[in-house]
Amino acid sequence: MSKRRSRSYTAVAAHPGGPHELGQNLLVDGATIDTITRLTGQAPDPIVELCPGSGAVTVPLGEAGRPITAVELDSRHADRLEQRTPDNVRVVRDDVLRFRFPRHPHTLVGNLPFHLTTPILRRVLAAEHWRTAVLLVQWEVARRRAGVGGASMLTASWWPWYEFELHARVPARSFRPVPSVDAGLITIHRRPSPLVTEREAYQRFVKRVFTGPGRGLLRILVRTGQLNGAGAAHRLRDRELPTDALPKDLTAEQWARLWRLCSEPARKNRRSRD
Ligand SMILES: C[S@@+](CC[C@H](N)C(=O)[O-])C[C@H]1O[C@@H](n2cnc3c(N)ncnc32)[C@H](O)[C@@H]1O
Repeated sequence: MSKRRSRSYTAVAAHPGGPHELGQNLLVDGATIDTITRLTGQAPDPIVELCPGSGAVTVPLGEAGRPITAVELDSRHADRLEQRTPDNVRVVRDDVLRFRFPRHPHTLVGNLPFHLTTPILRRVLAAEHWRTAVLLVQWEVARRRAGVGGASMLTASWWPWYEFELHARVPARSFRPVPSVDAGLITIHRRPSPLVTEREAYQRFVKRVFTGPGRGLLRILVRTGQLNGAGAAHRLRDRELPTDALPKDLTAEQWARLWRLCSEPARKNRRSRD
């Protein structure tokens, strides 16, 4: 069946970079493709696939008949994808770093080009309408995002709004060409009720704590002026927060509790002014 070419977004005729510049490590492992398809299929929403390539994941996903928008920069891949997929798949020739995410609930899926993982994740986390994301990223990034062996600043900054889960390590041999590192499959679920309400202030706070001088939570908080030294250790222990932990070792709930503790004076001041 022939499909109409979708040019509703900026069309990219041909990308000057070759497969290497575009991070075109295509997935060839059937078991991983099945897992991605299953995880993506669990939510009922329409699907947005980032970086679909020539359709390793899009083709099996498309068989279920759900609407899929597939955003691919390389016009050769996009052409091929259009030929291989049914009408419920709309291929958009665009850069995922510029693509406007839909303003209705949707599920995200993508085997991301390794060199763009962090900028894509930053965009994804700041986008508002998706509910579940199923993403294949470098192994180290997957571990840090899911908080395994220590969470990154990016994860801590977004944890009150999202739950991150690591599903599997995907060996480099599952891709063609074979990349230099393994990948990891993660899911991100938007929390129905965020653990924190003040996003910008909370994220500034996380950055100050992560980049602050000293070792151990208590020292960092006091030296960066987030907590008054007198009785600070007591107040942390009162809320079951470990005084000697490193920022990377805190859980989502601990970050939320820490934020409440450190923002209490500002809140009280706000209330007394009102
Ligand atoms: C790692 S491959 C994944 C392909 C396919 N999903 C698979 O698993 O076989 C990454 C894909 O992203 C595309 N890509 C790279 N940069 C992009 C960008 N900025 N916007 C959209 N697609 C991009 C590449 O052309 C390539 O097809």
